Parts: sequence; C-alpha cells; structure tokens
Amino acid sequence: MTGIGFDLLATDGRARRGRVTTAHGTIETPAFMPVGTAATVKAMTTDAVASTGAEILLGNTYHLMLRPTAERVAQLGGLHRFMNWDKPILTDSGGFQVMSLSDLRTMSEEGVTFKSHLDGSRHHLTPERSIQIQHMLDSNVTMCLDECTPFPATEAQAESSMRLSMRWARRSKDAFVERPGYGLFGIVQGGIYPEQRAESVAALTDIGFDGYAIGGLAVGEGQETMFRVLDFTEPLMVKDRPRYLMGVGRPSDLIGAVRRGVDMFDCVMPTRSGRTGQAFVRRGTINIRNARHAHDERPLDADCGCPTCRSYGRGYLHHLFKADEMLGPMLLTWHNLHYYQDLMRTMRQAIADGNFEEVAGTMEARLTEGDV
Ligand SMILES: CCCSCc1cc(N)cc2c(=O)[nH]c(N)nc12
Repeated sequence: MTGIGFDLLATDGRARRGRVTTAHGTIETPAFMPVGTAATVKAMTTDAVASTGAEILLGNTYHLMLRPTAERVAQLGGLHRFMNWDKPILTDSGGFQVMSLSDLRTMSEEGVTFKSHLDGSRHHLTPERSIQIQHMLDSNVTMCLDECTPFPATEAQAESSMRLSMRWARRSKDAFVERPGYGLFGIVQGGIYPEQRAESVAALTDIGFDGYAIGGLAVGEGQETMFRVLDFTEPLMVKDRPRYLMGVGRPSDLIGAVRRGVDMFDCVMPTRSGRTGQAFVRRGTINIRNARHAHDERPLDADCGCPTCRSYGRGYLHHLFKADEMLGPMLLTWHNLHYYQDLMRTMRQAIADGNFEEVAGTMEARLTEGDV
C-alpha cells in the first residue's frame, strides 16, 4: 500500500459509505474526527475518545510547532506515542490557524511570517516547513499548506487566493515523503464561485493526492451557501479518494454534507460547546446551565448510551457547571463526542442499507423539535 487506501463500499444517492486505510488502522466513513489541537482532545483521555467510537483525531501544526515544537514531539516518539493515541491522526497544515490566531502576520509567495500568540516570537511557515513538521509529528494524513480564502471575498480575491494555494499545493506535494500508510491531502479553495472551485479541483486532481479536502467553508457563509458550494464542487471530485469537509460542523451540517458526498469531517463544536455547557441531543441542543435543568433527574438524552447519560442526571450536570467543577466539561464533552459518533454510525448504516434519505430526514426533523 503506497499512501493511504480508500475503498468505496456503498453509495445511496450521492451519500457514500467507505473505508480509509492507514499505517495506524482503518477509518469507517462517513467519519467525524475530534479535534486534538495541542496534542489533547480537551477534557478527554485518549481512552475516553476511543470509547466514543472515534477512529481518527486531529492535531495542529500551528500549535505544536509553537509548543512543545515538532522537534520535541519527534524526540519523544512522535504524536501517537506522545499523546497515547495509537489510531490514525490527521494534522492541519497551520495556515488557517495562523490567520485565526496570530496577529502581525504577513503573507508572501514564499509562505507566511507571523508572531506566536503565546510569546510573540516570530515564525516563518512555508509549504516545505509545514510538510516537514507534519512528517516529524508522524501524522498519517498530512494537509497541504493553503490559504483559507476569507468570507466574503470578491471573485478576483478568491481567484488570487486559490491560485496561491494551488502553487503551495504543488510545493507541498514535492516536499512530501511518500510512505506506505501515510498520505497527503490537497485542499480545494475558490470561495463561493463555481469557476474558481472547478479550477481548484482540476489543479489538485492534476497534481494527484491521496484525498481531497474542501476548504474555505464554515467561515461564516451560512449553511445554505455551504451546501450550494458543495452541490457544484462535489460532482467534479474524483470518486475513488476520500473527501474531507474542513471545520464542519453542527449535526444538521453533517447530515446535509453526507447527503452531498462528503466522507470526513472535523469540528471543535462538540468539544468547545461541551466545555461551555451546551449538549447536542437528538432533539437539538441543551444549555445545561439553564435553571430549568436544576431539578431534572432525566439524562441529557434518553436515547443516548454514553457514560454521562447512563449515570448522571441533568440536575447534577447543572450543579457541576454552576459550581464550576471540572467534571462538568468532562462529562458534556464525553456525551457530545459520543453523540457525534452515534450520528455518523447511524448514517454509515443507513447508506449501507440503502435508506439514507429516510433515516436522514427523520434525524433532521427531530433536530428541530427542541428539547422539552
Ligand atoms: C484542526 C482544524 C482543522 S480544520 C481547520 C479549517 C477550517 C476551515 N473552516 C477551513 C480550513 C481551510 O480552508 N484550510 C485549512 N487548512 N483548514 C481549515
């Protein structure tokens, strides 16, 4: 096996059921990937993350290059050993995080120069350096360095930004060290413009990657626009490689994007929201800090089999958040990640059974019922 493997096992409409094969194991798709930014999925041990059914998690070049540095992680055995996760890891390339976290950054053809949000030290990230860092981290899926085109952007701005990312994709591919079980994904850009997206898909396909991410979405455009961009971009993408929609999303986003042919997702929503007291449930969301939960002994979601829902009532969870007890964020994060994996498991089975639209429609309807 050179690179990573992908088997398309079933389709139902445009929805796809597949399997990605890496040096650290397989990933059943459609898959949700928890975000482990600084070598930790916040508030979770890796055993707890694995217990939710997650088969791959994300790391961040930007954060790890600043602290503890890629060299230190490599010296300590690579990211898998460092964080005690022996399954696949995907790492983002750093450009998106530079633009969202660092100030005083300057972009050039060469790369991006920025000041660390931690201590103000100056750093320079090029496609070659990003690929080298991800190699040192021993990442199974490396992402090309790209520029996430801001939203809104004019078509001329989107074209210029996309073409820079395509030149960086070529340099990323040239710098990538091919190894069995390790792969490199290209990232489609082009804003909300069909011609730009088509040019980006063609450019990346011509270079050739193990998988193709759709970037430049989940940047404030809204769900309707995101789905519209997917509707004219996805049909242009090769069918025998995984598609990864970056930074997405809420449960309704995931259902709609699986319907449109996406295989892989990542988002900070289940973990970040869990830490603030927001629980995702089959009927929508619950803010556990709301006083109405104080005396309620029901679980967050009666249909959920996670450790939180099996053992704790809403009144207790409400208390933990009001008391600012660290167990609160831990239990809600655990529930949210378990729920997201349940959602993906349900969609994988529905595609295999050929009744995706019926199952997806039922889930979408329940999400709008609201919690009672
Ligand atoms: C750990 C976080 C991974 S996803 C971050 C992300 C999120 C979103 N929404 C878009 C992009 C993008 O266009 N390019 C890149 N590299 N990353 C993006």
